[in-house]
Amino acid sequence: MANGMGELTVENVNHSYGTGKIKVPVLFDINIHIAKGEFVALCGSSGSGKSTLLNLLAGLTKPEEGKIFVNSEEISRFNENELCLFRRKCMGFIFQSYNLLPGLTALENVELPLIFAGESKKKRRIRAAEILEKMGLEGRLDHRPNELSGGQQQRVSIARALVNNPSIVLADEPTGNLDSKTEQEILDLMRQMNRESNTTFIIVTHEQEVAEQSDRVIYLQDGRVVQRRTKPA
Ligand SMILES: Nc1ncnc2c1ncn2[C@@H]1O[C@H](COP(=O)(O)OP(=O)(O)OP(=O)(O)O)[C@@H](O)[C@H]1O
Repeated sequence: MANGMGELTVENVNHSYGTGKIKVPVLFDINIHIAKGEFVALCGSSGSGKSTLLNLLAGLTKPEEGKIFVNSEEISRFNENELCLFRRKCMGFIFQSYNLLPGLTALENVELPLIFAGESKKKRRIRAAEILEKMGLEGRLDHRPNELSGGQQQRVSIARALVNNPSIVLADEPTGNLDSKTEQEILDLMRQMNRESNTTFIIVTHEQEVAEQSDRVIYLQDGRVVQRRTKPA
């Protein structure tokens, strides 16, 4: 299976936790293809396997059976080192609890992926400031996370996820901690970035609004994909 940049394919994946007699099967016969630039919501009730699937796509968990292709690579065959490099280069992550480093400013938090990528200090500063400005945070560059609202912290974390121009962004309940107005602002921002850069977004969410405004919803129920809704044109 040859994928292009920004594409993901899950092929015949089954996954269980544990071993031997206490094995808990969690995902069954998952087959999914996500095209470059798609904005996809991954939905389903609690315990249906969403986070497990997201972790598999991120290469944080290896599937017990089956293959996962991201860009043109079969990441399910990668070792830890290859996965780490691949994630840094090709993926951005957004979390419900923002996961910003509390001792660093907004600018420094966004610079982190560029430090790992070996960018010079000058280039890092310019690029991080530029993307934070795009997120509407031009006056907040030197603020630490505890000096920012939840919505502002999530903007910083979106900037951090996108600063390296990843081909794919994986988000786990990115609006779960936000009020509905801020949720819409964050959703608009993610969609704007998705359109502008054609970055693929895969978002685990319980929020109906996020699902409704996605290109496609993949529903999981008891570890199986039960329905794929494509929005009418
Ligand atoms: N590390 C683990 N070891 C054993 N079982 C696990 C582990 N992680 C998850 N599970 C089980 O796998 C199933 C799927 O969990 P998962 O977290 O993927 O669901 P989810 O749809 O993301 O749920 P939620 O919406 O509540 O976050 C659950 O039954 C859970 O108890």
